[in-house]
Amino acid sequence: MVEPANTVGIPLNHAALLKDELDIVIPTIRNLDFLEMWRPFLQPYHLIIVQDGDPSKTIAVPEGFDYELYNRNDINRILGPKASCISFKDSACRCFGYMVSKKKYIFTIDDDCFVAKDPSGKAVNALEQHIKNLLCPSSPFFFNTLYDPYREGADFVRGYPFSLREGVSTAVSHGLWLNIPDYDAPTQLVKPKERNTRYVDAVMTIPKGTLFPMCGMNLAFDRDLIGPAMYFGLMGDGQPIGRYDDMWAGWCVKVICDHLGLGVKTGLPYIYHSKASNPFVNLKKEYKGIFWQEDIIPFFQSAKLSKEAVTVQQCYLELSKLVKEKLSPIDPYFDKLADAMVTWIEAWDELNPATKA
Ligand SMILES: O=c1ccn([C@@H]2O[C@H](COP(=O)(O)OP(=O)(O)O[C@H]3O[C@@H](CO)[C@H](O)[C@H]3O)[C@@H](O)[C@H]2O)c(=O)[nH]1
Ligand SMILES: [Mn+2]
Repeated sequence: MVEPANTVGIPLNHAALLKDELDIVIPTIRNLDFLEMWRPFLQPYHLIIVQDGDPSKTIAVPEGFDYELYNRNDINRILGPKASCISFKDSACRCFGYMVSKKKYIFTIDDDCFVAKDPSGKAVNALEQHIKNLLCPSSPFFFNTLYDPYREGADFVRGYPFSLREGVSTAVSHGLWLNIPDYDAPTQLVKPKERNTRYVDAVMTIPKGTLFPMCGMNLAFDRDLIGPAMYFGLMGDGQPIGRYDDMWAGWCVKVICDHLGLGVKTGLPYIYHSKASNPFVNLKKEYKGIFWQEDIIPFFQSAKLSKEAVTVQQCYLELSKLVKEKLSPIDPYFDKLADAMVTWIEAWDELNPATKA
């Protein structure tokens, strides 16, 4: 049986790493009591809360946290017609927080994710581990069998080319989950009682040319390196699909990271995921995605970006053209999604002029 950590009595982390260079983005339709458990690790940081659903509902934020909160009215006011690219009634709305942030790093976490315990029983400061992952190089061009070579007590193994040991900048740190794993609805239905109790003490770079299913529950990234590609695709209200927002972003991000020579890591840190969302509701949301992805994955595996695409925005706009050309025949949704990808970049550049290509 795996349990969340007890963080009562852990002193506030006054020496919080990257305190003024990192925002924490939380999508929510609930209250934010979960922050009480994270207080020692997260209170020093600025929060960007993206309130989904009914904007007239008041979201209570625990005392002592420094935050900005955006509801749907705010999103519409700030983006005007471009707000159409931000999902409504889906956790995908969180990407609005990435866009309005002015910081170099983002950590995004769901409001049903708590502090996990490592095998020694120690509370896991997930944000600290994400920061370590992001500040350390990645090794996407050759797999190190002893996992993260830059970690204390590890290194590159024999046969690892010295020419590749400098590594590349890390754009994404993808954390994992104890207790409720991020399973799709069919798996949830078949294994309703399965809990993840396995704490694997490893961080790995996902090799170049390999895609992965990115989960938005416990995720951090370098906004300067890859922010414009972190569009959590059109989901939720009015859309034929849900729960593929983070997946879509992950596939776009990985293709662009591979093209630009950036690294994506997965593994530590773990969080404790407490709530299983309803598998029947999830099945309805995921249904089309489950068979569309059999075409979507080969599309991303074969997607080629031009050598003229040297910024994330340029890569992303090339990808949106490919989506329109190659995926729209599957369903008109992809035509709409390709357009939304362009709107996202326009909105991003409007709010972040300095990063314009
Ligand atoms: O309409 C909504 C529903 C939820 N939220 C907020 O989003 C996160 C996740 O919600 P929840 O924990 O209920 O759902 P999960 O199935 O566990 O979410 C994970 O699965 C994927 C869904 O796409 C994704 O990787 C994870 O988010 C919570 O903070 C809710 O408050 C919302 O904003 N709008
Ligand atoms: Mn959840």
